[in-house]
Amino acid sequence: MRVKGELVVIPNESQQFRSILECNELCECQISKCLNRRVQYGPRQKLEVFESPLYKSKGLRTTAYIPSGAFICEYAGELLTLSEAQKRIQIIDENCQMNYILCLYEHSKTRLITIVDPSKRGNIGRYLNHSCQPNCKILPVRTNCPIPKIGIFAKRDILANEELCFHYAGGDNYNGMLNGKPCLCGSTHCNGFIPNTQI
Ligand SMILES: C[S@@+](CC[C@H](N)C(=O)[O-])C[C@H]1O[C@@H](n2cnc3c(N)ncnc32)[C@H](O)[C@@H]1O
Repeated sequence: MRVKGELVVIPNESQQFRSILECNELCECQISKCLNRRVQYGPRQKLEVFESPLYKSKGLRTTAYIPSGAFICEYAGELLTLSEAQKRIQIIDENCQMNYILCLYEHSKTRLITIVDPSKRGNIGRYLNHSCQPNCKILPVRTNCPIPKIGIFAKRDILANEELCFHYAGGDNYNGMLNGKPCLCGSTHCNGFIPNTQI
């Protein structure tokens, strides 16, 4: 669906998308007319890393309106094995560092896990802070590969200059727990602590 010329991936919050499979080089669709390719073309424009007064650290904001359902950017980084992620999380905890490691869970029974760490190599997705009442959500997106990309999408219409944030344990795909670090999101639904992904 297009909203003001923009391809909107998740048209309606009531539709609970669990993952997205985009058209790719194996499809016979006409690329110029295909409405099922967005994440593969990269992040949207007019995103800005800034010093967030709310979170007292860096954050990501938009300098232009974003319609609900639109793709924002990927949460891109190094792909980790479970044991490497556990090692890195231990070091992060011991040194009280910021934690950029995101674990994406799919299929709760088989527990397909994708673990991404953008702390050394990554993109602007790493600057999204956690909110207990976020304006973005994350979804697994497959383009040309069975390993999903972690796509960040607008959960509602977002106005220019709003900070972008998602729930670190958000949605059905994540198995979150509170990690004891106080949450600064300031929302009326704040749980008091940042959720962390259990691995
Ligand atoms: C993925 S990074 C987000 C970007 C980070 N603010 C920076 O300056 O690079 C995650 C880290 O940001 C901080 N953070 C994110 N959300 C937060 C929140 N709701 N409350 C307090 N700190 C938060 C925590 O230190 C967390 O480990």
